[in-house]
Amino acid sequence: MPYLEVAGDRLHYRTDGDAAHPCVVLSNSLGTDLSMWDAQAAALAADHYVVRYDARGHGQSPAGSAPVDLARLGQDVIALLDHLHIDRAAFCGISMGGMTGQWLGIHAPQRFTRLVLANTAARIGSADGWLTRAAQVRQDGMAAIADGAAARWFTPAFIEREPAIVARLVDRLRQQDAGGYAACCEALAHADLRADVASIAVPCMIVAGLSDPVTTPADGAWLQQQIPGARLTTLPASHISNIEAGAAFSALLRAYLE
Ligand SMILES: O=C(O)CC1=CCC(=O)O1
Repeated sequence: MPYLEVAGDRLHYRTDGDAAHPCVVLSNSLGTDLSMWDAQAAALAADHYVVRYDARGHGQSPAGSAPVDLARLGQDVIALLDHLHIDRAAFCGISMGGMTGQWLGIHAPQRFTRLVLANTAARIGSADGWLTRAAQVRQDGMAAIADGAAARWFTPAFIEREPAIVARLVDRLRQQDAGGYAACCEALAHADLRADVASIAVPCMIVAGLSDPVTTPADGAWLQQQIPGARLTTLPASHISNIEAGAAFSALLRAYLE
């Protein structure tokens, strides 16, 4: 699996498909890793160069020693594009990955052809909530929050229907490095793009999960109203909609990238 060095740290990534095809970068949510995109990578790789990476502090990408902020998460994507000699790409990020996408649309619009901002918001949760969660995992490890994850990520119906898929994601969360997870909670505590998203001039599709309790359909609608020309699509899913409504998500993404 390839890595690149960025800001003195290691970023783990994976590519699928032919580098001659249009590139799409996929960015994971808090507590997951690049494997969350397996279905979308499989659906896109015949005619796209699919680049996915473990967000800093996740999977095989360590958080590094410096505090993590949204700018660092965004600059990691630019470093990855530079490393792969890709001038412009489409970007699809979910939740924290969707916030990274907003940052990129604000600060590096020339590098992106389209943004797909899934299950995200310009401000997710509250600073207090994120700092409490960071302190909890730093003190007690990932087990302290892993048990509650499924209910934040999926609808009860999906949890009942697909226990193996849910268990795999929650197991990965349990194995996640607590320091890396906490560093990204701290980044989210300070991330607030509400005053800036109206400046995004990259074509955008916002995807909201109709049953998402974390980044609600109202959050998605607000983003759509703020970002000029953005379109909003909803899926019958909770927060991790690319897994809960995987086929519909992949079809949407394919259609939007055409
Ligand atoms: O709290 C969660 O696990 C859901 C979530 C919030 C931001 C993110 O990326 O995932």
